[in-house]
Amino acid sequence: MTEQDERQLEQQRVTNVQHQIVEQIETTKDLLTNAHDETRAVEQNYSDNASVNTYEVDDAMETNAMIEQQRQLVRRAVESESILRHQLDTLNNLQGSPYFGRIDIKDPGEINSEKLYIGIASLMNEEKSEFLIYDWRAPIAGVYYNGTLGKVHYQTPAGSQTTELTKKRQFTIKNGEITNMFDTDETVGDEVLQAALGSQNDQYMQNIVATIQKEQNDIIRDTTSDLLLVQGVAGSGKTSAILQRIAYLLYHSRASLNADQIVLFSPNRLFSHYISEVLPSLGERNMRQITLAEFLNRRLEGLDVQTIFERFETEQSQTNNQKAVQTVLEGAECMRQVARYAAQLNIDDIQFTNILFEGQVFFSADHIKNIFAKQPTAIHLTDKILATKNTLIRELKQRIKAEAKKDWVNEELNHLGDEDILNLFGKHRPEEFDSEDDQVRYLSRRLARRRLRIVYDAIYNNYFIDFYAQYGAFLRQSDLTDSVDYDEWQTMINRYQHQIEFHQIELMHCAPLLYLRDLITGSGQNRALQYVFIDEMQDYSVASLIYFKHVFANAKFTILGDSEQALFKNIELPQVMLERLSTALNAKRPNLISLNRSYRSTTEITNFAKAMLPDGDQITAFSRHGSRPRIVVRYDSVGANDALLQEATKQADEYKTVAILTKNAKQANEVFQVLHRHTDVSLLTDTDRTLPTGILVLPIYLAKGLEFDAVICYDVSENNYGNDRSIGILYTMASRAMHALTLLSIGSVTPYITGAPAELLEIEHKV
Ligand SMILES: Nc1ncnc2c1ncn2[C@@H]1O[C@H](COP(=O)(O)OP(=O)(O)OP(=O)(O)O)[C@@H](O)[C@H]1O
Repeated sequence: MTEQDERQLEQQRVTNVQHQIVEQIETTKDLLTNAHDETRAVEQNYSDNASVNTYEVDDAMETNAMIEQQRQLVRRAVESESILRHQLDTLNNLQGSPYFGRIDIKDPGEINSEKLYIGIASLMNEEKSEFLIYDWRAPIAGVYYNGTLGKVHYQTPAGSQTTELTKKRQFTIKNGEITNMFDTDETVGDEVLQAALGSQNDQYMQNIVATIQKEQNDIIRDTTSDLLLVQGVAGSGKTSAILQRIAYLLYHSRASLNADQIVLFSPNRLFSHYISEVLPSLGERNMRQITLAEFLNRRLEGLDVQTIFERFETEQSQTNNQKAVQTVLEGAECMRQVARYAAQLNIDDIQFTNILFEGQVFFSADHIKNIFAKQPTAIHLTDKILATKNTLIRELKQRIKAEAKKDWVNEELNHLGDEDILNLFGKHRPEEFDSEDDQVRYLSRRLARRRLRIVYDAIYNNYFIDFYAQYGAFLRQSDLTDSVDYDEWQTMINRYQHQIEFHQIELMHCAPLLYLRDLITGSGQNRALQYVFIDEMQDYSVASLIYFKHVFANAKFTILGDSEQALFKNIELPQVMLERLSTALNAKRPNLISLNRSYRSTTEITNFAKAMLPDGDQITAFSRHGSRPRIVVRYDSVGANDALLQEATKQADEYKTVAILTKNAKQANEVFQVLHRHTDVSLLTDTDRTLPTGILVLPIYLAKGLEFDAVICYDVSENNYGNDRSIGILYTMASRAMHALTLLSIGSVTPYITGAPAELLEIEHKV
């Protein structure tokens, strides 16, 4: 058969599948309309019945049974409606581009090959007799991503299977038409990848399902590791691979895993927005996403927690002694000491504190300490705390009884309107009480309880121990000081205490403090979560990862990062970092995968970016060509501003998104002030949640994980990037660019750039 005949046959098949999809969409829509009407009807029925008056006890019982039955009907109707809705979404996702791959396999003993088509979801014909499309996550589809022709193995729930791969074909199908099709023996041919990379839409990240690479596939399909560490160079598809991995896990464990049991720690809100479309485009629900700041703020309510960004800004002026103290607090040894301290804590060391009510001592610290002291010595600290809490709650109940007899209660009752009174009865009804006296007694107690609720909350939340003081005590007794300057350590403690008074806390204290609090109270753990993903791990301290491990005790961890992009630390060798994490997190089945090929940027940009790194040789550029990065040097700010404006507008004519990246928020603001008078430009700050197109100005730490058509790195002078921490920042900035990179220097260029071979850059000087 000629190539043309083949193509015609394939096109006929695509057209046929398209027809079937359209038909199934129609049928599903009808079913959905019916299901929706059904849901409305049962819901209406339910609400009619639920509002029936239930004065008589017998009536009430009968009504309750009926309501329960109706409630189940509603639940079932809602469920079938949502299944249909999901089906419709899937069909819509398939329409236009129903599949991207075909594999022909011949099982042992068979004479003929079987053709399987691979797409983002499975599809059967209307009769349910044949699979028209196989889901890319089906066990057999692994062959498409992993295998070269010949004998291949693939994993199924029943174990490893063997088959023979006789053909692998790739398609690009747009609006039901095959625009490209060829057979290959590679994992996924570079030709398709080239096309995919050239046409990225950068407001949202795209899924990479049609072009997943072999080593990315290993990340995606790993279901056994409890700690999967992915060390990948910039633009190597770490984020893409983990999003595909989440979709894979949701499919693989669909009976036992749902999207709410997966959490992704993302570097910032812009990033969350940027990746928000990937899972829906694969027909899955998004996992939970949280930034470190959000996580900490929830756990340290009432405190103003330093953000990674604020820390980055202050770190630029830190002394070596301060850095050393910070490194100690953020290390594994500090967390070990916290655990030891909590385990050995004796009663006189515990920082009990008064529980106040309306400015008065309600339970004194001494009283609480006495209760604690009466607990059996043999029981665990957390159980003693729990027993103390229970005693306090019992005492509170007594106090409520007494309080209910006080004058204020009576007075307040007399002033309540009818509706307030009814509310106060709660789930009871006035007629349930034998006498009016009983009613008043009940209402008085409710009122007293309501007023003292705040005391209950304080007991419940362990506010009778001052954990800030406790952590301060930990710091004072610690021998972590061996490796740091003693005076600096004392200064740090004083600063900590001073800041706590003003309800502030530095990031470096959060993990050890929270860990200490959780270990003492036995609370704070979330055992329901099954998977934790951490992107940009180089921005997290080991202490915070250890704390996450404590909090999400049952979860498997996937941690990804690029040690070269460390904005806050000196660059650390990947192996060293990986070993450190493996031990710190006590992993039983760790797995390390490295990604060295960079897909985001053109060859020219990647080659320049890697030349700045001491060990950049390991990075392979993907072969997609563009112009060389340009360095523009100006010797005064007027010239620099002119050049910046010119460069930004020129790039904006050609590209959708041009990002001017600066070292910090202050510089971003300065650049914005200069530019906004002359052209449309958006300044992004850490409160932004959506990514506009056009010319953007943002500090590099907000651009983490993002990519732009064109990037202009602002002021890469020696003055601005003089120390060796600059490498990570410069590398991260350069590697955000997909197609064009410009470096603007005001004065002499930093040696980290001039150190790169001159032929990698185009240089433009103007004195
Ligand atoms: N297999 C692939 N097929 C198509 N595109 C890919 C593939 N792998 C990566 N890409 C593209 O390369 C770019 C970089 O990917 P991604 O953002 O996932 O990399 P990363 O390793 O997380 O980067 P960084 O660490 O620099 O933030 C994205 O545009 C992504 O779509």
